[in-house]
Amino acid sequence: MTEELLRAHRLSMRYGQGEGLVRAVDEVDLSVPAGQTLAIMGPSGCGKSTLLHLLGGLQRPTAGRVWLAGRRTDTLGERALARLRRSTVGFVFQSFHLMEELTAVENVELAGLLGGQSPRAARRRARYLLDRVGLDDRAGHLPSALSGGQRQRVAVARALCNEPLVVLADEPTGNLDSTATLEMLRLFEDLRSMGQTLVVVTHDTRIAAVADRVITMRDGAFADDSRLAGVTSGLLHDGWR
Ligand SMILES: Nc1ncnc2c1ncn2[C@@H]1O[C@H](COP(=O)(O)OP(=O)(O)OP(=O)(O)O)[C@@H](O)[C@H]1O
Repeated sequence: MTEELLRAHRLSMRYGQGEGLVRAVDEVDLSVPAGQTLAIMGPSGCGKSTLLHLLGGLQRPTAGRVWLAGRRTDTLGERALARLRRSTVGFVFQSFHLMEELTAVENVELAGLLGGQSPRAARRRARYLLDRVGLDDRAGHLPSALSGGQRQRVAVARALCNEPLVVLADEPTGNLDSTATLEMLRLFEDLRSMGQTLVVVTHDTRIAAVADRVITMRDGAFADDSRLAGVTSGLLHDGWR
């Protein structure tokens, strides 16, 4: 049986109350098996980012349960949750979130150091991953000297630094031009073929088109959940490890 990496049961996130109550995520049930590439789509404000944050343990739900790599996270203490997040999840954000005063390789390396790698191992892995995302010649550059697409590739390398079980990406191409978006698309296809579990919130139908499964949200709930038959990768490949 395929391992279940993410699970949500009647997961809810509400903001405000009374007239101002917003059901950002409304009793969502979800199971994401290892190796699946899941795209979450839907109109602005339907709850995609909130759901991603709840799944990755960046936010606590107001109701319901969530499991990450078999561990329930909605009841986990802050420190244990931070540790679990660091060892199991790689995040990629629309606005990159790189440290501006660190070079590309240092940005990736820092994630490894925080994840408990030795300085040597973290540097080696950072260089390897920058090479894999096609940025070996930019390793010593500060983010300010990189294009948006290059910054996002650094962010993907950083997300992979601790060999996460799942990569969660929140509109990773939202700030990119079409050439950089296509590069990111190729990168995600590559990750998918390596069996990397990936959940991507996106408005871009090209990204969604390479996913195994596409969920469309509306008003905090799932309006459509389509699994594209026969394309689930499920391959476990050590090419990126
Ligand atoms: N901190 C907050 N306080 C109050 N309401 C919030 C908060 N964060 C999000 N919301 C509301 O929750 C709903 C879902 O927001 P969310 O950002 O998850 O949507 P989204 O689908 O990711 O939107 P977009 O595609 O524009 O990024 C929206 O109505 C939003 O205004």
